[in-house]
Amino acid sequence: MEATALVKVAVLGAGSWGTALAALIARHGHPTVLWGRDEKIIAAIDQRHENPRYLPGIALPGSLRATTDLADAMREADLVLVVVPSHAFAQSLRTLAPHRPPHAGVAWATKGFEPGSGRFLHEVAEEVLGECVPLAVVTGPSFAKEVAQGLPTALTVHGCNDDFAKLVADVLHGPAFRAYTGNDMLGAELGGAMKNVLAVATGVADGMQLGLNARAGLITRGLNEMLRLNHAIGGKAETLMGLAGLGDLVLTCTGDLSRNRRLGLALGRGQSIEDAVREIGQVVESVQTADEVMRQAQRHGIELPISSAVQQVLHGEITPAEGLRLLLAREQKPEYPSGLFG
Ligand SMILES: NC(=O)C1=CN([C@@H]2O[C@H](COP(=O)(O)OP(=O)(O)OC[C@H]3O[C@@H](n4cnc5c(N)ncnc54)[C@H](OP(=O)(O)O)[C@@H]3O)[C@@H](O)[C@H]2O)C=CC1
Ligand SMILES: O=C(CO)COP(=O)(O)O
Repeated sequence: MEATALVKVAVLGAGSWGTALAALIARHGHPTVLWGRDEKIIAAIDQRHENPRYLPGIALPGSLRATTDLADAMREADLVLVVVPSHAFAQSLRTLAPHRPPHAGVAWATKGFEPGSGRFLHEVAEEVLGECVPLAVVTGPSFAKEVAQGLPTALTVHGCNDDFAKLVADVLHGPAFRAYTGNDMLGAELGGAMKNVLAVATGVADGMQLGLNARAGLITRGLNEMLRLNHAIGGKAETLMGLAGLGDLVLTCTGDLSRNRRLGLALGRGQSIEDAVREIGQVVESVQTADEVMRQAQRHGIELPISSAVQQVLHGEITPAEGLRLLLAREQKPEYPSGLFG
């Protein structure tokens, strides 16, 4: 087997996912520095090898360095991996840009769109960093806690530059971690964003105790919504049938580690969105992503009934029970009126 050369990696964002990915890469022997803005958390990672806020009780590798100094984290980096929430993505890129070594490509594991504009994150990255910087998105079914615990995981890296996507996949790939590659950033980003909205829908249904049939129906019709919007924006269908789409949809719609599913569960049980988000205490991307998915759908003239119901429930415009009634009252029709994307 060909050995991967050592790659110096700067991971930006010390939440659960940034910490888990930094730990994975450091365990693979690559010199890895994790940047975060919270001095206490960063000191604990650097000195005690634990992230007490986001991954309590999980031992991080001693070789993983952590710092609050962005210039220090990025010095001589070959690869920059951005793992901040989508609302902080554009600003984080602007802040990192002056520190990026000229040869270093930029990848991200953020899921969502730019809030307000609905732009895809690779569009934001191209605008902020310029078109010559190699870019890639890391996505797929991957709960941070399980990755940090070393449990087997598969995900995918999509980039417009094959060599860079392969480099990112190589540092992630290891004995318990399979990293695939692809070149469809549109489809990969759409899948990672939309599954969060659909996870709220299945969470709501489970919170209302609507049963396993309802959950399977929502997942399948949710996949259909993903495929139709993906087709309209020019993504590849196979991306959505793989890890970036179906894989992550199934994980997030069924796994209670999902914050988006847990938000749905709470709403379905009658809790308010404010209380639910506060209790979860971590990033819940669907809250903003639902608006941006519907913005994309309107732009392309596509109807997405489940995503639309989630958006309305999240805004308090309808109750979960009203959302259910709306979906069940829809006109009967063929499952595929005009092919897989119709
Ligand atoms: N957790 C998971 O299993 C997975 C998450 N993702 C995606 O990764 C992204 C990050 O999520 P995740 O790590 O889980 O979130 P967490 O809630 O675990 O952590 C959020 C992190 O982002 C930091 N942060 C928040 N706002 C800013 C800002 N304005 N500038 C810089 N840093 C900021 C927080 O810092 P502070 O503590 O100082 O507030 C914290 O370190 C999301 O897009 C998520 O969808 C993707 C796959 C798996
Ligand atoms: O993206 C994830 C798993 O792939 C994490 O999902 P949540 O953000 O819903 O926890």
